[in-house]
Amino acid sequence: MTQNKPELLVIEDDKGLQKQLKWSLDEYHVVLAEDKDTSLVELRRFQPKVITLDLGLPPDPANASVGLELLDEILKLSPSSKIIVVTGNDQREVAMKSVEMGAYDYYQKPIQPEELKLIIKRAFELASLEEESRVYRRNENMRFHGVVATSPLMLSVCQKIEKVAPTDLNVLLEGDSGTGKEVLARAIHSISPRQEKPFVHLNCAAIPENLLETELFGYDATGFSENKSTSKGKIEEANTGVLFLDEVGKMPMSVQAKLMRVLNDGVVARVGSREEKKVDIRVICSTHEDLNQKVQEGKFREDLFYKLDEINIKVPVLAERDGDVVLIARTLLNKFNQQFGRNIRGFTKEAVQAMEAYSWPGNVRELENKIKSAVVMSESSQIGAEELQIDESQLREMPLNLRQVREAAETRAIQRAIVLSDGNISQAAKLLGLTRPTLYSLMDKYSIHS
Ligand SMILES: Nc1ncnc2c1ncn2[C@@H]1O[C@H](COP(=O)(O)OP(=O)(O)OP(=O)(O)O)[C@@H](O)[C@H]1O
Repeated sequence: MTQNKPELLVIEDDKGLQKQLKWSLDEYHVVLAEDKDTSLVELRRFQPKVITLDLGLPPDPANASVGLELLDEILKLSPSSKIIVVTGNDQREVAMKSVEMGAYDYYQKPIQPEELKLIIKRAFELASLEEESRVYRRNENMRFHGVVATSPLMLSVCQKIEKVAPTDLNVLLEGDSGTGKEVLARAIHSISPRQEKPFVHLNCAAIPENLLETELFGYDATGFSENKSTSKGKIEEANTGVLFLDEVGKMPMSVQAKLMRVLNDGVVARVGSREEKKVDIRVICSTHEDLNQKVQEGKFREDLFYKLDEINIKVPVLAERDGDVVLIARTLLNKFNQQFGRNIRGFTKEAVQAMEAYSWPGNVRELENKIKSAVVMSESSQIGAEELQIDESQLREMPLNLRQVREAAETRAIQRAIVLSDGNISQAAKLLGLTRPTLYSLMDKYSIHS
């Protein structure tokens, strides 16, 4: 099967040498080209990791000028390919020049197949190492300050965050539980001018109503009680930084009124004290409820709602984020492999299909739990569908409109191919059985970014 062999582009004008090379390099899928034009066509088609380039090319094989011109073009078109220049044994200067231009190595004729094979093998190893580090960097880019995302929906959330982070506006993050609101709040903090200042988190739903007030504003019992204790509240702790109020919809009306004063006047008074301290905080809130609705029902102060909702960001559920499930799953797999000292290499095809078809009612938190448990429990080198314990009754229904079905399927397949080939469009096109231009036009049509 030639497809599984690494592709090697051999640019050679001499028919005898072509035969010899093809025969001796049989562990590679050798693609032959004998002049400049064919070489450029094959280069665009295969983007081979390694190329051998005999500089003696037509129309003037005795002279290296066409070969050097081609070398220059290849370096521009495919800078990551490793080029081994082949020269006559009296052309050392030309060989040195080509290395100076950017060729990986040179080899002087007559060709000794075993020696050349060794150089080619080393070139492939280096190309793979460099590719791994590029993939790593690309994955890092998809990790926007802790937010792993590739779907158009989440990328637009990340863009919004990049825009609002440098301002001092308050932000309200709305979205279902486990969609990553806290991760986004931390991302805002980490790229805002307050990044070196505190990020203080308070979950309004996790604290009994009567304690929330002291938790937030602190208390000072020195004036009226035997117990002379005092305590800083979260607002003072967050001074000069960011206060993240999780589940803000659960805040009682009395506490809402006090918070409104802090935000309007920039001062806080501890419970039990009249002394006011100046504070400067940026507030980021999150909620899974419809706060606007709560305002209509009189359960949330309208003035506070507008104060907190200076910027509104809706966080989509995981099931709507095409391409994110598999990407986040792979990131989590790496994380848990490290955490639990495992070495699981990936997911089976069935596992990927199951993850994509599942509706993820618990969003990223549920995905995280499933991957964690699969990493701990798995006995094999890949995680299978059954190890993810996906509830089959929660598989999503397909729409009946054929155009919708086709477009959704195409979008998913393209996003999946891009994720599986780590953003390499040529590879993704190959996986999909498309040409690169066709893939690009489909990506345009569905607004998919690599
Ligand atoms: N895009 C993401 N990339 C990587 N991890 C994520 C992402 N989104 C969420 N997570 C992880 O999923 C878990 C849940 O996220 P988070 O706590 O931010 O959700 P939430 O919307 O604030 O949930 P809740 O409303 O229940 O508090 C966390 O462990 C978080 O690290």
